[in-house]
Amino acid sequence: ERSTSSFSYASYHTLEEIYSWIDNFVAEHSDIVSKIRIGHSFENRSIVVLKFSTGGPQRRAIWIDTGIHSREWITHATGIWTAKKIVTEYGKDRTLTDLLDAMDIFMEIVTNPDGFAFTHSMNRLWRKNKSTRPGIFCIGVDLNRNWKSGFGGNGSNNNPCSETYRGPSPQSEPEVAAIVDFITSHGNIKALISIHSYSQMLMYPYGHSSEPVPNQKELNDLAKDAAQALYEVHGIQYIYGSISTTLYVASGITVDWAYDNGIKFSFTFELRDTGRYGFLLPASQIIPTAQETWLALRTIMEHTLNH
Ligand SMILES: CS(=N)(=N)C[C@@H](Cc1ccccc1)C(=O)O
Ligand SMILES: [Zn+2]
Repeated sequence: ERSTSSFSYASYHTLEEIYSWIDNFVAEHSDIVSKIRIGHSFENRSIVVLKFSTGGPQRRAIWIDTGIHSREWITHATGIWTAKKIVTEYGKDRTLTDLLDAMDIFMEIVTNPDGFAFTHSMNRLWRKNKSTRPGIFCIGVDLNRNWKSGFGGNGSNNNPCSETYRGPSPQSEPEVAAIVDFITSHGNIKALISIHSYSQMLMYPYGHSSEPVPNQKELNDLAKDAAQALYEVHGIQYIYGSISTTLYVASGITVDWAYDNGIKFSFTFELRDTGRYGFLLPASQIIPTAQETWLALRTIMEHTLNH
């Protein structure tokens, strides 16, 4: 259909429905939103990014990605709701308006389109992308282990059949290379937020080592404030801290690469829940999850604007 007015933000959607929503959404908000194709997936699906901008070229910007792990459906749904929230709040919410009057926001909703399509067609719990290589008899690379920073370290696996298979080399996967190329050439990204599910955690680098980052205190205080803002909406408790000390060691991850490439405000979310439904979070929790996550995102974005 030609309009987003019939789109249910309280439901999960297929890849085609999301791509169609993106086109309608951009058409309906062309004054502030545009669509950028940053590359293509292994199975040749377009990789697209929403750009929210009210002004000139190459402004300082914030990057948000959802769906890098395809089974984490709550993250795409939260991304869609958040995109709508941004255009709704511009001109109303003081913080968001100040932010967009000075910075841009880039949002990649379907970061792993091949895997996402597969969760609808064949395997709801598919995590990786769908790449194949001669002589390798298992499919897919974990796109959250394929980044250059710490690549090949503990907390990633060299076995192609593993769910945390790192791939043959850093950025070997087109889905990762597209983001690296975009962020590197943009050159003015000041914050990166990579959204996963589930566990209810808000974390920051490093994942590949327990060594604290230089601005660890600042990131910890910001994570604390963001988790508190989230809690005040529906009483959902998040734990926060560095990835390696709060969760486990993981190498070749998005936020470590971002941090090591100068993006000093890099965070990763693990959205609802803590395991009752896990990846199969009921659609009834989409809007409550997105509402509370928005307060945390806005806290991080506000800090980025002012520091
Ligand atoms: C359940 S899960 N796969 N989202 C957990 C996710 C944790 C993590 C997120 C960001 C950086 C490092 C580690 C992962 O292992 O990739
Ligand atoms: Zn994940």
